[in-house]
This record gives sequence, structure tokens and C-alpha cells, in this order.
Amino acid sequence: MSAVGPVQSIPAMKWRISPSQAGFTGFVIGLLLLCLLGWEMHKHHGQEQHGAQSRSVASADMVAQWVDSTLIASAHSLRGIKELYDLTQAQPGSIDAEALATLLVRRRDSLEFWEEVALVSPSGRIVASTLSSSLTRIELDQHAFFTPLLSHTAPVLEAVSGLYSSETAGGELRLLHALRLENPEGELQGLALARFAPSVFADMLERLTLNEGTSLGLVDTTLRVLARRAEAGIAASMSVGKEVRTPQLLAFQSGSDIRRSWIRESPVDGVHRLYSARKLENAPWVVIAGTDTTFYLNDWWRRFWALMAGWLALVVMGAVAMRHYRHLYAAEQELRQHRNRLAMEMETQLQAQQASELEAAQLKIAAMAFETHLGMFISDAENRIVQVNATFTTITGYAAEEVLGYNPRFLSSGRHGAAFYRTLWQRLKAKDSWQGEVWNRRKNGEIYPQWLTISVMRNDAGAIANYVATLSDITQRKAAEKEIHQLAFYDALTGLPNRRLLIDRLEAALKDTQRDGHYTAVMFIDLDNFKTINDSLGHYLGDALLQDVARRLEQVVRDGDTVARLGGDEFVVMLHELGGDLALAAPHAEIIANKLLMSLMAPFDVQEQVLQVTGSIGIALFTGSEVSVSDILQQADLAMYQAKSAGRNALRFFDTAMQTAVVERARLESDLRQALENQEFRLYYQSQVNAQGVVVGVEALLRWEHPVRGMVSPAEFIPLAEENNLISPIGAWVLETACRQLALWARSSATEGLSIAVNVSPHQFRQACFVDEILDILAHTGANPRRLKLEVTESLFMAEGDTVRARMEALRSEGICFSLDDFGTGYSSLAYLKRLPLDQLKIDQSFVRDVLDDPIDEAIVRTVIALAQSLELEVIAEGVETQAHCQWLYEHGCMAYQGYLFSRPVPVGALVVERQAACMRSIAASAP
Ligand SMILES: Nc1nc2c(ncn2[C@@H]2O[C@H](COP(=O)(O)O[C@H]3[C@@H](O)[C@H](n4cnc5c(=O)[nH]c(N)nc54)O[C@@H]3COP(=O)(O)O)[C@@H](O)[C@H]2O)c(=O)[nH]1
Repeated sequence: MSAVGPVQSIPAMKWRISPSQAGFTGFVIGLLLLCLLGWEMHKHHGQEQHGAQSRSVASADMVAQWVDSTLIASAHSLRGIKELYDLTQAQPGSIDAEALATLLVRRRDSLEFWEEVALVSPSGRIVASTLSSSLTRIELDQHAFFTPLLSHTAPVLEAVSGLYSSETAGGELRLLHALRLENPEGELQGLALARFAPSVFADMLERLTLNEGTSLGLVDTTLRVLARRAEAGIAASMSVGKEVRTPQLLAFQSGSDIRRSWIRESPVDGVHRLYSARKLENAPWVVIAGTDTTFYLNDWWRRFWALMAGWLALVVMGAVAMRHYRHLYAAEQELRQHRNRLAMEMETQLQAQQASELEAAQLKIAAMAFETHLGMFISDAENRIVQVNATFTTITGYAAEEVLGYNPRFLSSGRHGAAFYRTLWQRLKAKDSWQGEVWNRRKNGEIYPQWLTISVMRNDAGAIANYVATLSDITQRKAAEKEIHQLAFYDALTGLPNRRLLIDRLEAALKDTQRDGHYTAVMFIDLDNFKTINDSLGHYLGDALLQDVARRLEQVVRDGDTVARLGGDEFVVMLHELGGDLALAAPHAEIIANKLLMSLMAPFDVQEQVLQVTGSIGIALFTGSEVSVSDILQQADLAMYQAKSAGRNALRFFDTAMQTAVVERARLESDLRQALENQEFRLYYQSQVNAQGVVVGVEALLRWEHPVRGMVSPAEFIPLAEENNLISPIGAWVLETACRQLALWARSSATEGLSIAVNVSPHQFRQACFVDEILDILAHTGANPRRLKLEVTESLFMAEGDTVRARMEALRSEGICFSLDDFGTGYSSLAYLKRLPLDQLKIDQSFVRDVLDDPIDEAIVRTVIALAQSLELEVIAEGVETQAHCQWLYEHGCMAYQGYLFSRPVPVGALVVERQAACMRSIAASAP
């Protein structure tokens, strides 16, 4: 029995499409789907390209800003030179070429990348320069670069050259930065020129972290590479000078656009890149940043192949369905005569099957789209998570089963307050979408930044059905931004704000003071003996010391104040809001400056070395006045030099007299260089007597007979000579003269027993050839080494160790004696008294002066005498001016004296070597 009812003949199937129609329809759907995918991929390609372009534009902008800031610093220093030049013009004859050259050297050394600077007259004559070669002129008219600077009509005031081969740099490629010098009428006075190597930009690029496939380059006007760096690890300096002339670069250079991007093969390494070029503001150069196209299209290709695979799967399934359909259709044809009900049932089944297959295929595509490189999660209307993708798990560390059903708030880091989330929800509900930066917490507790996009999905009735959130981890981008900021505005060694950030803050402070009338103080700090430490103990230790100094300075000032490092051992402290009353602001600044000096004076324990440094501070105060930032820094700089001249470890406020003093000092320095050659030095002698009044020796004291100023005190010119490395030739002259005198005295019985004490500066002693030089002088003068005494000061023993001791012992073995000068004024360590081969302690005159009135000085002198006795050293007191002083010293065990009581320092002809019997007799008589 058949289970089916009577079979009805199936009417001709007017309502159902034929297999060919279905095939055509499937083909059209497939094609439409393909177009949809094509459109989507095209859009995504555009987004990727846009993203890569934005990144390369940002890199080019950052490097351009950086290079510009370097050129601004250079221009700033050139203007400083111009001001110097203006000063010489305002006071003709106030400063000669040599003094000017000395100031140029100081200027050049203040900017690390400057190699040489020069002042050139309009005719090309070198007025002053830091060049050590004998170059006297530059043929300005033979170099097109100088033409616009020298023009009389609409001249260019400042210019930077392209690469050129510098003769004075041994034919190496160099760059020039030039500033036109004009008088107030705008007439050409000359040029200030600074030469520097393109490697400054290569060094900058080396410091950047490059992403995979990226390149950075800087080209000059002739499209030659100044510096280039590609991610492949080629050093930034390797392609310098190479020409990179491409049609795109030429068109961009001649056009008016500031930025432009294009895609092409690299003329340097052949890599296909998207390039973004950017013109500089301060030089006719171009910065080019490139991104490898294969790198940034990586994701795009992955997504393309995934969608294509989905589409192919759908096509295959459609084909299978079609085949099935054709069979059914044939079967239907055969069963046309069967009952309609049976036919209807079969058709219903067929439709249901088709629908479920199509639904399955669609779900598969949706699932594939969900698995993108972005983290995604979907939550329901109550904001409970219903689905997450694999990237979500990668970013947050949470697997799907750990988060399903939970409110996403468990991801919060706690960094955003309630107001942040309130605003987020208000915007989301009003606009159905929100995006922004959010700090969230990973499963491992790490807090990280992410870019979050939330979209609202509504049902047909308009009610919220789901929230779809996409998130990307932007930790690396943030780190890169931070690194760029750190490099651009902070000193790499100490982490302090650099010159650029300091100038920004000074400009802001200037505006603030104009508004609120409060005073701001700028303090220029220079370490007094840093160069010596750096040269003798090495740069590594010097760097560590600078880091410690930076920390100490920071500890003294308030959080809102600024401590910056300009380079080398130069620091600047800026104190804000010192009030509107100068009478209060100045003392306040002075108190802080004294605290800064004190903080530097405490010993530094650097890599197991105990170092002693001091600083000199120059202070400039300003409020809403007409001064510029550069004026303020210059004023503080001048005041700092004043503090140095005042004996270091001191502070000075800026005043206009300083400017004159600086010029004066430069002139003295220049004269000092000529003094030896002009035979202006004289050696004076001051007698040293024993307790019987017998003159046992003399101290040789240097005098400078200046042709205009008369006698200049050694206290004034010895520090200057030490600073300018003139102390060695001067010291050698003193030793030579003293030894000749010893040899002369040896010929007479009245003077043969006299010794001469010669002052030796630590700088002189530290010269590697010092011992050989003395032995040579002794040999050719024929002086008896046993009559030569070298007076050294405690500062020689600071951080010197075994070298000093070895040299002292070498000289001691020849019979030369050592006296420790100014004893008690330094840190008077017993350790070196025991270790070093000393013969005599010299009590400083500052203690002797007040020994009768000041109990502290009295105690110090007693202690020094006792110390000398216990160490079996001789002791001599200097500055003995009265008989009372001499008597006190005699009674307390000091048996040798030097001072005005016996003789002032006099030329050798006026020296009295007979016994000073009168004063000693009365002392000995009254002694207990
Ligand atoms: N490296 C070198 N330093 C030198 C040399 N010659 C001198 N100097 C140092 O210069 C400083 C100043 O020296 P000067 O002005 O010569 O003063 C010396 C004496 O004139 C002075 N003195 C001596 N007796 C008295 C006195 O009774 N009263 C008084 N008020 N002053 C007196 O003291 C100075 C001696 O100094 P010292 O060397 O510490 O014994 C000075 O530091 C010199 O060292 C040189 O050739 N090389």
C-alpha cells in the first residue's frame, strides 16, 4: 500500500525557475559578492596606504623639526657671535683679533657640533677665526652660496650651504652656516661663519628606533644625501654625498608644497617604498621618510586571501547546490504526474535545505570577518560580553570562556575617573558610536593604552541589540611618541631638559612675568674643575659625575622650577614666581644659589672614587622687560664668568659692568700670551728665616710688569694662565730663572747655603713631561737640586692617586724637597700627609694673621705645628708681619718664618741675606 495519496499530475512549473535561470542567478550573486569584496578590499587598501603615509609624514615632520631645532641652536650661537662683533664695533680698539679669536673658541666649544667659526670681512679677509691653519682669506666671490648674503639689494641675512669639500677639513664633506653682519644702517660689515660636519644629522638618525621596512633621509639643495638611515642597519653616515635625483624629488623641490608623498623604488637600495618628503623651515633641505610597501600591505594581503577563500567556498557550495537542484528538477520532471502534495512536500524540503546551506555559508563568512588583526568583542543590550575574537585574547590575555557573560568594565585600569565613562556613554547613546584612547588592564595586571571603537547595533524596532567594540594595542606607538619627545627635549646623559626645552620654558616664563609682574631668576652654573676630572679620570667617570650633579641640583629646587643641561658641564636653573619686589626676589635667588653651591661641595662618590667639585653661578633676574631669552642667558653667562674670576665656588648677579669686565679679561688673556715673548715677567724673592734670624732661603714669587697696567699680581694672572694652558711655559720660565739664581749663589760663601722655594701649580705638575723638564733645567743650569724646594698645594692630591706620588718620589730621589703650601685651607687629609714624600708644612697666612685674636685660628695653628712635629716634618709660617706674631709662633714650636716682618718680596738685587738678628734676639730673650 502506498502511503501517499492519489498522485496528481504536476502542472507545468510556471512558479519555479529552471536550472539555467538558477545558474544565471547564482552567477550574478557570486559576481555581486565578488564586487562587494573588491570594493571592501579597495577601501582597506586605501586605509592601509593612508595609515602608512600618515606615519611616514609624522616621521618626516619629526626629523625636520629636529634638524630645524639644530639649525636654530646654531643660528642662536651665530647671533651670539654677532653680538660680540657688534661690541667690538661699538667700542673700537676695545678688543683685538687675538682676544676675539679666544672668545670665538669659547663660542665654538659651547655648541658640540660646530668645528670651526670665523668672522670674515666683506672682501673675504678672515678677521678672526678658530682655525689653526694659516688661512687668511676666503674667496667669497667664487662661491655662489655667499652671493645672496653679500648682496646690497634685499640681501639674505642667514643661510645654510649644501655639502662642499672643505680644504681646511682635509677635503672632507662639510656644511656652512652663515650670518650676515650689518651695522644699524643695514650696511654689510662682514659674515659670521660656522663650519660643521653632516655627521651631526647622521648621529641624530642613529638614535631613532626605526620600524621594519622604514628609511629616513636628509638631502641638500643639490639632492645629495646629508644623512640616511634604513631599517636594514646601514649606518646613517654611509650614503653621505650620494646623489638621489628622482623625477618626484625634483618636482617636489621646485614646487611650492611643504610636504608631498609618492611611491617608487629607492635609488639607494632598490626597495619599493611609499615616501613622504618635507621641506625644512630653516634650510633649503628636504627630509624624506620611506615605508616599505610590502611591509604595510602585509595585513591587507592576509585579509584578501581569507576573503577570497571564503568567496570560493561559497561558489563551490553554490555549485553543489545547483547540481543538486538540477537533479531534483529532473526528478520533478519525471514525477510530474505524481500527486501535488508529494511534489509540494519535496519542494518545501528542498527550499529548507537551500536556506540552511546558505545560512551556514553566510555564518562562515561572518566568522572569518570577525577574526581580524583588531581585537573585537560583542556585548548584548545589557552590555554582557557574548563573543570575542582571537586578537582580543592576544591583547587582553583573557580567553573567551573567561569573559563571556561579563560586563567589560573588568578590563578597566582605574586610570579614568567616573566622569570619563559618563561622557563615553552619553556620546555612544547620542551618536551610536564612540572612539578614543583608553588605558585598560591586561590579565597579567599590566596597564596599557588602546584605541577603542564602540558601535551600537539596533534591531528593526530601533532598540539597542548589541555593542560591537574593536580595540588595538597602541603601547608601541605611545612608546615611540615618548621616545621622540624625550630625544627632542631632554638631555640624553642626565635626563634633564635640554637647551631647546629650556628656551621654550624661558619664553613661557617671559610671557608669564609680563602678565603677573613676578620676577624669574636664571642661574648659569659651570663646574669649576670638571675639565681636569674629565681629562685625568676619563669621560666615563666624568659622565657619571655629571649625572650625580644633575640629581643634586634637582634636589635643591622646587618641583615647578627647571634644572636644565646645556652641554658639557654647563647647567641652568630657572626659579619661577619670585614675587614682584626685586628687594625680596634677589635675596631669595641668592639663598637658593648658595644652597646649590653647598650641594655641589659635598664629596661625590663616583664609581668608588671620591671627587670634590665646586661650581660658579651667574644669576640674571628678569620681569616683563624688553629683554629677549637670548639676552637673559647671555647675562647669566657673563655673571657666571664674573663668579669664576672671583675665585670660583662663588655666585654673582649680572650687572652691566660685567660686560666691560669680560672684554677687559679677554684683553688681559691676550696680553698674557705675549708676556713671555716680550720678557715682561720678573722673579721676586722673599726671605725665609729660622729661629736665630738666619736667612735660610727664599720663596720665588712671580711678577708681571705689564707695559700699560704696571705690576700685575700673580693672584690675578696665574688662574688665567692655568685656564689657558699658559701655566706650563710660565712655570718653566720661573723654574729656569730660580735655578740660574741658585747656580749663581753657589759661587759665593755668603749665599751658597740658600734654598729657593718655587710655587708649582697643579696644572703644571700634571704635565707628563714635568719631571724630565725639571731634571733638564737642573742639568743645564748646574743648580744643586738639594737647594730647590717645590711648593705644592693640597688640590694637587685630589683624585690623583699614584701618579703624583710617583713623580714626587722621582724628584725626591734627586734631592729636591717638597713644601705643602696654604696648609689648612683645603681638606687637610692626614692620609696624604703620611703617604706622600713631603718635607715641610707651610701654615697659611690667613691663620697666622688672626692667631693672636681668634681662638679658632689659634687652635688650627697649634694643631698644624703639633701635626708637623709628630710626622717629623718641618713647619714654616707665612704672613708673619709683627714681632708679636713671630713671638707667639716661636713659643708654640714654629721655628721658621716668612713675612713682611723680615722682608717683602723684592728683586734679587734688593734682597738682604744677612741675619735678621734684631727681631729674633728680643723674641728669644722673652721666650720662657
Ligand atoms: N704657580 C705659581 N704661583 C705663584 C708664583 N708666584 C706667585 N704665585 C702665587 O700667586 C699668589 C699670590 O702671590 P703674591 O701676590 O706674590 O703673594 C705672596 C706674598 O707676597 C704674600 N706675602 C708674603 N708675606 C706676607 C705678609 O707678611 N703679609 C701679607 N699680607 N702677604 C704676604 O703671600 C703670598 C705668598 O704665597 P704662598 O705661595 O702661598 O706662600 C700666591 O698664591 C702664590 O703662591 C709662581 O711662580 N707660580
